Amino acid sequence: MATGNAALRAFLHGLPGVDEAGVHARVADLATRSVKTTAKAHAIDLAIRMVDLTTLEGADTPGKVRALAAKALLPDPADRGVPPVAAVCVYPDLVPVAVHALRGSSVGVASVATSFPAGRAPLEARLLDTRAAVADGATEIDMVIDRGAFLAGDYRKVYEEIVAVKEVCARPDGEPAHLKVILETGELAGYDDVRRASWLAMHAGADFIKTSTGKVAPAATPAVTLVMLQAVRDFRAATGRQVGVKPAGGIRTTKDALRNLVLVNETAGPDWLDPRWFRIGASSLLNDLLMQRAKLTTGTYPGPDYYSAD
Ligand SMILES: O=C[C@H](O)COP(=O)(O)O
Repeated sequence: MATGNAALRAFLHGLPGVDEAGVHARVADLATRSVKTTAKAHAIDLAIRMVDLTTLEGADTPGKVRALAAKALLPDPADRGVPPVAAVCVYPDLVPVAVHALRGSSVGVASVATSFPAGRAPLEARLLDTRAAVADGATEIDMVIDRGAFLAGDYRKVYEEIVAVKEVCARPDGEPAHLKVILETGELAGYDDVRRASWLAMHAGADFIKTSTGKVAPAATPAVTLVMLQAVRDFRAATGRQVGVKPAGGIRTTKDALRNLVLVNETAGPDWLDPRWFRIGASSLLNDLLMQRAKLTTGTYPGPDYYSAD
């Protein structure tokens, strides 16, 4: 497709508008669906396998990342039937620690490169940030878009930045790091913008579109996730390419996680019910998933101090 600003604007503003009342009604309807017993046990394990176990604090230390990696690999040391999570997600300087701790495992290392969370740095600095994380072994890059440029209508700038970051995700000697593009939907101007930003990111090469940094509220609301799931469904129908979705920020309970799985199934469809296509970015969801899993297995909740802090 043409990538001049006028062409991008014409394309993005030509997308059908989001029916806001319809989205809210659909979300409310899907929230009433309950997932029972066997299906629930399966859904909890699937949700665990979809977690990007995240720590993104200024106070993060190598020790904290090592503990998180241990938890990612073996979420419940007393129950080896619990699957590992999808990835740990850390700041770029802690990528080497996570890579070392997770070497040889199925758990990926995601890093929020590109001057997370605001992205307010020159492109060259954002690319350096990304190159370093990729060189240190990150398997996934979670980049933020320049929301200022997007809101000012400079779609070409956003498009070209995503293309440039995707280029530096490549590795001459192996698999490229997967690129998740964070839209920071809480800073966009409504659902039409969420749809436009989703399409812009996908056309520019995003492997995943991600709702939020977790630093801005509102973050991963069910309505925003629904609009993004519609976008990936429609993008695949139009182009044949499947793109993943990652809600992140504020997802803390098993109920929230299972609600997301229902949204995926009923909106994008079962093809997305897989950690390759759907992730949940969360710093404190895993313990609740483990508690609910233990309750299903043993009939009782473990004590509040049973699990280590996420
Ligand atoms: O990408 C993940 C988010 O930063 C996690 O947000 P959370 O701390 O609200 O779970």
